[in-house]
Amino acid sequence: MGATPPEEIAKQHLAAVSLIESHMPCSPRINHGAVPLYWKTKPTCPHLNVETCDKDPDTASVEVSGVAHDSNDANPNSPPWKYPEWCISSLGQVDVTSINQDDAKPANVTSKSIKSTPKQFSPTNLWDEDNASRNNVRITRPSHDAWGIKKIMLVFCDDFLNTIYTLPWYQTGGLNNKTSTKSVTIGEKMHKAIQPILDVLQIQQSQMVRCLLAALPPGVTIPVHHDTGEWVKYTHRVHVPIIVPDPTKVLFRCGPTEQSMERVDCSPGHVFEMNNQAKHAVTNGGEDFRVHLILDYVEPSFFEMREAQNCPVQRVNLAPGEIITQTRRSIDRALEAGSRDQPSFLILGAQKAGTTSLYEYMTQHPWVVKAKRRETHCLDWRWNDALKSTEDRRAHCLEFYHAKAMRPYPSLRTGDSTPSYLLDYYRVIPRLKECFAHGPQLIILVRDPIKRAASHYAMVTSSDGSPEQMKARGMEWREKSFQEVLEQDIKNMKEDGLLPYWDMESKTVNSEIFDTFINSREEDEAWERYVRTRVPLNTGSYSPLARGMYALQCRQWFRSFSKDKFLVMKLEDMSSREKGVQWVVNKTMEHLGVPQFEVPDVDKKNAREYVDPLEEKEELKGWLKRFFAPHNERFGKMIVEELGYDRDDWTDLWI
Ligand SMILES: Nc1ncnc2c1ncn2[C@@H]1O[C@H](COP(=O)(O)OS(=O)(=O)O)[C@@H](OP(=O)(O)O)[C@H]1O
Repeated sequence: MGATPPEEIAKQHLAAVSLIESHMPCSPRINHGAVPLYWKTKPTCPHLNVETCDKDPDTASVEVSGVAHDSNDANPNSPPWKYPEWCISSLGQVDVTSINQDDAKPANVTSKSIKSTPKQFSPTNLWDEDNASRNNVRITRPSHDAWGIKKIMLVFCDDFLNTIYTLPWYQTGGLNNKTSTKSVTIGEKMHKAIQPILDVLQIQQSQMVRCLLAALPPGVTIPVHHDTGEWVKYTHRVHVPIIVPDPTKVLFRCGPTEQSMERVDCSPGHVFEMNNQAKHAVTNGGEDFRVHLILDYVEPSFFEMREAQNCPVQRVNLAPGEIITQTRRSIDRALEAGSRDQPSFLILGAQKAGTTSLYEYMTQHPWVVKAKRRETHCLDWRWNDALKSTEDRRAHCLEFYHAKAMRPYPSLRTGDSTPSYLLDYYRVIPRLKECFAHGPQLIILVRDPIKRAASHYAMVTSSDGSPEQMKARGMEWREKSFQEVLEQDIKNMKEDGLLPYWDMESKTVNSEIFDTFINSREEDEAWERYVRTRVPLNTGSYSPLARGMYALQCRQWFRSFSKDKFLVMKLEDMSSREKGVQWVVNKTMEHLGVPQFEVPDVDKKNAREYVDPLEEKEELKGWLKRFFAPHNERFGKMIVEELGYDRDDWTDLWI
């Protein structure tokens, strides 16, 4: 909920009170069934004008669970194009007296108990925050707390629905509270009281991801807002009024726009679902607290989807009094502090293959925290040779991340993107193994090696950037043409014995020699010779061709870490119509085991305007193509055979 200015809230409160006084009618109870989740994937109508929303036959498609639904699809199950004309569905009526009647007292939910602010700790009053802190778990909700809303939390989840926490007062079996006189726990009573609601909804307990009793103080208005976050897209929000001393004094409204919000009948026991991504507001104009049971549930397919995304939903029973640490989007158990070693991931390269973009996209996820600098280089030129013990070296490397501050939040990840690591394997791999023995996830992006080289040349010879950046890029290529720097690299590789199959005169590959030479010991030795002698530590102006020989670079990495550590993708996927940035980021989140999210900013990063150095250079283009063709083929084959990736995606690369 965004922060609405106090004057605006006061204004809305007055308007709401006058609607209550004018006896604004409740809309009729109509059972539309569950709110379709595709109505929740897009924010509420942006124009605050229901006319526009309803009449615009928007051709845009909406996406649920990764499946695009086209508005023109003839399938009757396809969502309609227009914004929903209803946001409330009355699902039934249940008897809620077993939650609030004194004789059953499962939660001791009486208005009196909420209102009383006990001077002493009250073990029988579940609204008593002190009691909740000791015998349940106190989960703060900054917006609720600001409104003075009291609550009894039963089931909760983080904003990404990664973990569902069952709180002690909803656990069954075993004694989980000190108020239980017979052997029936609060949890068992709560289950019994809530089951009829689940029966109306026709859902299983296991589908419930949040459940709480919320008491809204008298005279309070929660202003018009709509809920946001990934969880909203996958959940059905259900309200059941439990204690409403005078329903005519409560104004609960919901609708596609602020102007079109309809009033909901808040008589006790009315089970209704609301689209919480639509606009809604509530005013308690009565003189007593108003208690609702608020429940969010997911559809069974949600759990399957998360399994498929390598991010299965976790279920945790919290212990009484357990400490929870929260950030805006994450929830962690204090007892798990420090359980995640950082960094969680490293983008290894390749240089000029979209590494900056990927890093920026990833770190828009609320659980992925940027390192202190994007390219830490802590394993290459910022490595400190003076440090002799592993402990000191690790501590030095960790200085480049916010690892210490992240200790209480093991659900968060951090990492960096240092694209020189891919080529500089012989220095980086042993250091990585020594300092980050827990094994970060490794990400490699590749790009058409000819375009990669052109982008590399454009960067090194460009005159934009700070003096520090210019120095880091190196000055060596400034006086040289693209062709000259490429020829120099070929010459270096030839001298090091790496290209016995390349004829310098005809500029062609002898495929027979290529086939016998690749993957031989001689090739390994020649490659090592080249990387050790031709790859300087702190300048960008080297290896314009070698950096595009992906198989040779990846081979060293694949030999050193288990294959499941790697995610390899193409820059071209980011701009392809079928895949695109969101696809690339989804894959990356899957690799990290982090719930997927919609990337807000998908703009290209680190893009540069430059004249293509291959423009009108047909001969140069020709030999570059001949040079890279067998390397690309070799690389694609390796990715298919060693990582098991889809052959169709990795055959005929960059032809
Ligand atoms: N989303 C998307 N789609 C297509 N292309 C993209 C995208 N994001 C980045 N890019 C291009 O990637 C190039 C920059 O790569 P890096 O960030 O890895 O460069 S660096 O090594 O960090 O300097 C740079 O290429 P050039 O513009 O040719 O230089 C970017 O334009």
